[in-house]
Amino acid sequence: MDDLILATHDLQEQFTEKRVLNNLNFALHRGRFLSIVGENGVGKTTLVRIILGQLKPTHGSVEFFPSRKAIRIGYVPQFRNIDDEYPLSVKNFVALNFTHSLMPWLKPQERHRLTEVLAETDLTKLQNEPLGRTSGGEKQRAYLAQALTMQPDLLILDESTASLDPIAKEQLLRLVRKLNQQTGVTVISVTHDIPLAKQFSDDYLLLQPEGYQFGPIDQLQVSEYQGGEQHV
Ligand SMILES: Nc1ncnc2c1ncn2[C@@H]1O[C@H](COP(=O)(O)OP(=O)(O)OP(=O)(O)O)[C@@H](O)[C@H]1O
Repeated sequence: MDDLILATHDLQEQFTEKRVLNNLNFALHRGRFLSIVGENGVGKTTLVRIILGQLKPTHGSVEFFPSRKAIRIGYVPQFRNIDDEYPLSVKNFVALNFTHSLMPWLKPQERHRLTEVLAETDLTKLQNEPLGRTSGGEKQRAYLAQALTMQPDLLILDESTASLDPIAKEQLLRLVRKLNQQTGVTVISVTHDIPLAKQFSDDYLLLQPEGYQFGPIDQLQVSEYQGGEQHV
């Protein structure tokens, strides 16, 4: 299909003690918002690492369209607590993703992009605040802004809302959904939060110990989800 961004072919990962992703086959269309769900240890982060090219599958492959080289991937990690005394301002932290990462040396187009992403992530007013003094939700928006600097075609969030309070969780996903709809960036979000996944995604991939389900999000039955640790 013309508008696919990636497809997996019989993907499998064999660790010493465990095999995950039993012959996983799914295809993701450009512009879609996919939530990957499933209980702890079922292989969600493993799949993300394979897509990012950090881990080689023991069997099968991931195909990118038109090619891996042509696709920019932005990655938003799981919430990490940043020390209160972390010295960089929000703006300087976001700018770390540019080649010339320190403010005085940013190229004009990088400065322009920085202003744009700060606005897109609602951080304009906070840009000169020390990142260490901002709230959890604001820090996570700064990670999102960093991932957006190079205008990714694919944005991957790996439990990016874990450890945020319910309001900040919803704000972050609402923002990502808005960017997804406005810019057409394809989104893969790993989450344990089924209600939020249902609220904001188009598709789901439910990984299970013995298999998987893939389809439109309205077909995800909450009863089929075997729990998984609920992060608050
Ligand atoms: N490098 C590795 N070597 C050996 N085992 C690994 C390695 N990476 C992951 N595993 C194991 O593979 C399984 C899947 O791990 P993964 O992190 O992908 O799960 P997950 O679905 O993301 O879990 P969670 O929801 O807890 O984050 C786990 O049992 C994990 O311990």
